[in-house]
Amino acid sequence: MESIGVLMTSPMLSYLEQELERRFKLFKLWNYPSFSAFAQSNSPSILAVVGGTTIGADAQMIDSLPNLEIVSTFSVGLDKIDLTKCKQRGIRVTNTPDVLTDDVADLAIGLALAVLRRICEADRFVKNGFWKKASPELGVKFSGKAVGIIGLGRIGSAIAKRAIAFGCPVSYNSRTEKPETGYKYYSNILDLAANSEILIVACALTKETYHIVNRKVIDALGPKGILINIGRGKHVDEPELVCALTEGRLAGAGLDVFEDEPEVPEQLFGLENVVLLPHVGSDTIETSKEMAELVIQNLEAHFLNKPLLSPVI
Ligand SMILES: O=CC(=O)O
Repeated sequence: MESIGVLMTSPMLSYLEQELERRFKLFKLWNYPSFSAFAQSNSPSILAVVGGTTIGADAQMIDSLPNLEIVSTFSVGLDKIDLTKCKQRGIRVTNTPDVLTDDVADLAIGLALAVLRRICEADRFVKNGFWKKASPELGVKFSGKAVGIIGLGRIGSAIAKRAIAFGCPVSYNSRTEKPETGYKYYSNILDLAANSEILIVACALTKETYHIVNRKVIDALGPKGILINIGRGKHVDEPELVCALTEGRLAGAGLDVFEDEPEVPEQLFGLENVVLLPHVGSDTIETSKEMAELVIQNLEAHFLNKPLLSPVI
């Protein structure tokens, strides 16, 4: 397989880079001034693209790679891949589901706890020596709060399971009702928000879920509500969120993702009721390695004409 050209779109994990380098002819897009500069001399060699959450495989990339056979993304999210184009061209697509579910669900709960119990603020309080002179602010209880989940797929369900363990009543909105779960279903996102104290975004980013959390949803969640986003930044109308947080129309937010990563609205930096993370939902040593293995095994299976491990297309 050493002669098969694989294009990695951005630095993701050095283990993945090394393993791809050992098996394939690896091209690293970030070593070229632009995609067009790369494509000009290398496009016919590329049979596979390994994308991620920053750069996937858009229409321009796919169109420029005449021999592309497979896109294997180092992510569960598929929003950076032009799936329609891949289907039209007969290009296979794989992602990394399941292996990251626990980590992302853990982080959603971690963010809720961090916002409500003021964990980051309290940490700074101790480290800055304020404990000797003052008392920290009181936090807000998490156990028992009404948790609303947007998207009850693998990750949403794992969050629900964890929330139930904290004694939180769980309700959800998703494309279809899942009566077997026993959680309360709201077909209308505004009703879900109005009946939740903590609203967690855990759905896939599609045309339908773009800005699913808009001003109306934020207002329905209300001034005591907390928004947690471990999905994609584009699920939330970010300027509206910033506005609601600065005006006190929302009590707080825990955000792992942003509309224009790594750009984060600076108005959020000074807010103690907001916890900001650099898109690290699945970033644990264990899970990153499992994701890398899945990317590699999918590529190997494809080039050996074996069934793909986690096919999307
Ligand atoms: O955001 C992370 C992923 O899609 O895997």
